[in-house]
Amino acid sequence: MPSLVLLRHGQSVWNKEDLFTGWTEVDLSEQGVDEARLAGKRLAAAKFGFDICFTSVLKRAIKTLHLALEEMDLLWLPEQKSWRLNERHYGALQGLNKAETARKHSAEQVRLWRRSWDVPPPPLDDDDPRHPKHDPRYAGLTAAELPRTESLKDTVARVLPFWHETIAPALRQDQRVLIAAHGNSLRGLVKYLSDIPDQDIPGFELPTGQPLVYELDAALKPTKRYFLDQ
Ligand SMILES: O=C(O)[C@@H](CO)OP(=O)(O)O
Repeated sequence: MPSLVLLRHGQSVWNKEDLFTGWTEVDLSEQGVDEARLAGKRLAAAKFGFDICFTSVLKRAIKTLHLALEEMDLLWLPEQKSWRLNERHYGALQGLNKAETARKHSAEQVRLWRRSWDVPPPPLDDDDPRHPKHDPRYAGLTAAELPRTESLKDTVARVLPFWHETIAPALRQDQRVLIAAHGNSLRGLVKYLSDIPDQDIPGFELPTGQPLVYELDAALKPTKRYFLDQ
């Protein structure tokens, strides 16, 4: 049966400082490094094997993947990076403190920006230096693909083509898949795989560094989903 494990990166420096991160390139904190290593140890202890890995183009996810693979002695595995697995783009909120933003705009407004299905945060201006068009790693994207902000719904819309075109075919070939990515890109994937209704997705949280295991049937429908937490 196809086997899939989703791993949110370990705590980042900006998670620790409670800053909106999105597509900002930030490193793992010391705790994040430990969480990533522990995830690999748990997967190894539970005898998980993998044939192929996928990650984003952001170093907190890439490093998490590598630290976990190192613990499993699987650093040699093939891996593919895609911007489509990036964190949800947080628009003009990127770099702001979450608690301060709630004080300024109300807790309810921030809850909507953070967890609603289809309310995007305020967009970046076109000439904002944080706009992804300035970053060479996104040079191959069309203007329409470059986000200035994203709701969770927008995030799912750009994750799913990569799922359908690249990850699902690997699973259908019986490859055991590990995806190291981000809180919201993975929440979006979980919503799709587990068919979680729009109104229920705000209640689903993915802790940092905790592997989420999917057992899938031949049609890639989930038969079981659980966190590997010991
Ligand atoms: O800041 C972010 O990019 C994300 C993930 O850390 O935050 P949140 O959980 O608030 O969506």
